[in-house]
Amino acid sequence: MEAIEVNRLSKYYGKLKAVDDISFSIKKGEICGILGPNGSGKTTTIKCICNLIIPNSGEIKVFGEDNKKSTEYISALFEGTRNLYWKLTPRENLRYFAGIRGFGGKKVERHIDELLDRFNLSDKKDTMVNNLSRGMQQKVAIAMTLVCDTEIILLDEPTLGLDVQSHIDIKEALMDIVSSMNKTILLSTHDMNLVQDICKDVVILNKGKIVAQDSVEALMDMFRSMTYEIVLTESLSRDDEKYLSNLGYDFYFVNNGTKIEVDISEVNEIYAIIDSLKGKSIFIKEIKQKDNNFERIFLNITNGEVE
Ligand SMILES: Nc1ncnc2c1ncn2[C@@H]1O[C@H](COP(=O)(O)OP(=O)(O)OP(=O)(O)O)[C@@H](O)[C@H]1O
Repeated sequence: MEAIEVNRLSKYYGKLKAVDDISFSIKKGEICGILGPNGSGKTTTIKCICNLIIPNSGEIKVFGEDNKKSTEYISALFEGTRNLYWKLTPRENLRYFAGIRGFGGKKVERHIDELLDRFNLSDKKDTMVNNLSRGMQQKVAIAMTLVCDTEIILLDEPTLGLDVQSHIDIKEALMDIVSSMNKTILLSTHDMNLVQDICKDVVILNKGKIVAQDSVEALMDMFRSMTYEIVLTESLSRDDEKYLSNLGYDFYFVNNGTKIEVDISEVNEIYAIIDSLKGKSIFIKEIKQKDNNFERIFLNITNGEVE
């Protein structure tokens, strides 16, 4: 079942097409990344979905219903920790947030305790948020999107500006939510490692338009790197470099000529290259395929250099 369906959505600010005729959908229980360079329309899209912005055209459905009638299904986190009250404790923040959506009582108190425990915040539950570290504040802000137990969570840059440890903590907390709570999550981020680790699908925006939309796995496959690293036993001579350069491949000579990197389009080409090296008595110590990662794929797509 589709949890979110965005159909031909457009939002203009004056003449600027912040979101330009985009369509995508997310199935119940799935986590989808919405990615794109600065100003590509991610936040605007998320704000349209949770009805904070009225689009110029298009349609958004949440569990099959018009999103204006279905806001009770959605919790959202925008710009890090803005939804927090600094002079309240984590427990009071969560209680307040549940309260304004009409939830209260013993069941909610138990849920708050569970959430604080899940985010390793139990020993800080009565400390004013103002006195917590940035990572802890961020965790409270994410916990607030869970306290009403809505089916859909929209997270706009949940790891922005965090140090390495807080970043790991938040990533683990999100992975835990994904694996144990069966929520549908739309996550906007610039953090490609986070996307690679927790998202099933991604929508990539550029200048308000969708430039790629697929599963992370399919994109990784499509862009599987065909760059090989060949480590040599000795540095190449100038003559050898010249000879190799004339073979018609894209060679890069690195580490003072002791390593060659080459981009190939067919696996068979690597055998021809090995033969050519052998023919010149250039000996190979190690040969390996360079790792691909989602960051490189993202840059390829958003620069329009899709190979
Ligand atoms: N209230 C507004 N008034 C005018 N222009 C706006 C407004 N909000 C956003 N924009 C513009 O719309 C475009 C899309 O902005 P949006 O915040 O959706 O992008 P984003 O992908 O979330 O960017 P970032 O990664 O920097 O957060 C940008 O050019 C932005 O300047």
